[in-house]
Amino acid sequence: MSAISLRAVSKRFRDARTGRVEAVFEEFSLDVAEGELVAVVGASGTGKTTLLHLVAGLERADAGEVLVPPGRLGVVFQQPRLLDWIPVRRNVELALDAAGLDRAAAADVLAAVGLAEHADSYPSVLSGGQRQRVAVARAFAVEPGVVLLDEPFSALDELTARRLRLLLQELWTARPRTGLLVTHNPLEAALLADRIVVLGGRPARVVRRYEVPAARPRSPEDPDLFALHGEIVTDLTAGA
Ligand SMILES: Nc1ncnc2c1ncn2[C@@H]1O[C@H](COP(=O)(O)OP(=O)(O)OP(=O)(O)O)[C@@H](O)[C@H]1O
Repeated sequence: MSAISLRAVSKRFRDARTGRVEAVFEEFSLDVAEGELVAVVGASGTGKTTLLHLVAGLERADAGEVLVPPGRLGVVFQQPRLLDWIPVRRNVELALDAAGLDRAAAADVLAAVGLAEHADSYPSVLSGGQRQRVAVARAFAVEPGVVLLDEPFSALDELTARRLRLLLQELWTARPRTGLLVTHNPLEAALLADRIVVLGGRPARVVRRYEVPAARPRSPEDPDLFALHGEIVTDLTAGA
């Protein structure tokens, strides 16, 4: 059964420069099964973020249906989007408050992302990687049915991004979710996803689909993942 389903979705925007209306999606369909993490890869401007916004309810489709299971949504953006004037723990507690959950869960989830010692720090004293860990903790704290990740690690240096990808893999194993990951990074997609869809063209369509058969936990050094990465890069450079 699909947990997330886009059925014949169309989304059009008016180009501010030319004034023309352009369809980013036209009768576009995509399904994510319950408990599955699907990565969406594609060149800049293909519509990856728009797709995530449609699922998050931040954008409305002009036609078609976007079905998302009822329940809480956890979202991780490229930037951590923390409130700098309140401690880390409070940032997570605010999400718990909004979800009507016990604040006590903040300590557990901060420990799970390796930030137990920083719970009383203010976000501004943390490194970029630590700040993004808080963002991940906040998304998982509310026990979301669906997690949406929009380029979650692309603002970080490669070593930090790599650590956070492995952390996300651990979290996902301990707390499995249904998820959609938008990324420019084919290796990130191969490491984390069950399935990868490559978007291309305008209106965007799925130009390739991959299953990622590798067992978990996966390693970024796994040659099979590297080979998959190579195939996706070929799709992208072929003008996908
Ligand atoms: N609110 C908006 N108004 C007008 N055009 C928009 C709006 N949002 C997105 N677009 C257009 O839709 C297209 C897809 O944008 P989107 O941000 O979804 O692509 P993307 O694949 O996420 O790109 P990137 O990888 O660069 O973030 C772009 O041409 C963009 O200009």
